[in-house]
Amino acid sequence: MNGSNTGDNSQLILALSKGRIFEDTMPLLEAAGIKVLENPETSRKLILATNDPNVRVIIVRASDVPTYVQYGAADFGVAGKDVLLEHGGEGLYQPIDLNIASCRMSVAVQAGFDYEKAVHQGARLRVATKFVHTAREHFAAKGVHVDLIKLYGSMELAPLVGLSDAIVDLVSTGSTLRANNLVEVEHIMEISSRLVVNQAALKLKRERLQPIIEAFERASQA
Ligand SMILES: Nc1ncnc2c1ncn2[C@@H]1O[C@H](COP(=O)(O)OP(=O)(O)OP(=O)(O)O)[C@@H](O)[C@H]1O
Ligand SMILES: O=P(O)(O)OC[C@H]1O[C@H](OP(=O)(O)OP(=O)(O)O)[C@H](O)[C@@H]1O
Repeated sequence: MNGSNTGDNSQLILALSKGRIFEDTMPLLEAAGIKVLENPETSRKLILATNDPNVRVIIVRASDVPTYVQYGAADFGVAGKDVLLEHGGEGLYQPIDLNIASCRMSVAVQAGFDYEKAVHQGARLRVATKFVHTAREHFAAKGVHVDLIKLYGSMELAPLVGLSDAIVDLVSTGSTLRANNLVEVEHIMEISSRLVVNQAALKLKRERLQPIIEAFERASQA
């Protein structure tokens, strides 16, 4: 199904995750004249009203945002490039980079681990990550053989307890790596969050969506 959530073309649903994406999206929504009336950090509600009776925000896991938008359960959403690369982007129109939740995706190892030697030796490198698709592509492009170990969080722990030789994870200040005696050995790509729009909704609800997309674009470039 690639339809939209309702037959009523005036109703819009925006999918956001709690935390940095919700917080960083609020000023963009306000630039479009939309104010969320509840705080997801204090409310247990998953559907939040806004000052516009035709716009509601749903709160989902960061990695689930593309799925809700792909199937039309949400008309649009905000998701990190990391999440979109893992999802594949099917059924999603990605009109703008919002320049929020910026960080980088990197390879890191325990301090003292000779990464260059390990990758040149040709032995299989054990890599723990949540981002298996991106990691597979990165190492394949370098011709490095890897055993990928899928994790859902706390990747930094994996090399410390011998689960992996390396991790592929997101880095911003570097303090999580430092706190766990890890060092960045390769920079894979810069990451930021994108606006994603359901392709069918873009056609059926263009009149409602277009001004919001334009306001987001102006505010994210300001
Ligand atoms: N330290 C960071 N600094 C800036 N942006 C980050 C950082 N860590 C992650 N991000 C970006 O913010 C997005 C949302 O991260 P968040 O921590 O809210 O979700 P998550 O816990 O990674 O996801 P999930 O709940 O699905 O496991 C990520 O997909 C990424 O694009
Ligand atoms: O370089 P730093 O500034 O330390 O940021 C990097 C950390 O940020 C992210 O975790 P997050 O804070 O989102 O925690 P979570 O994965 O538990 O959600 C990421 O997975 C790293 O662990």
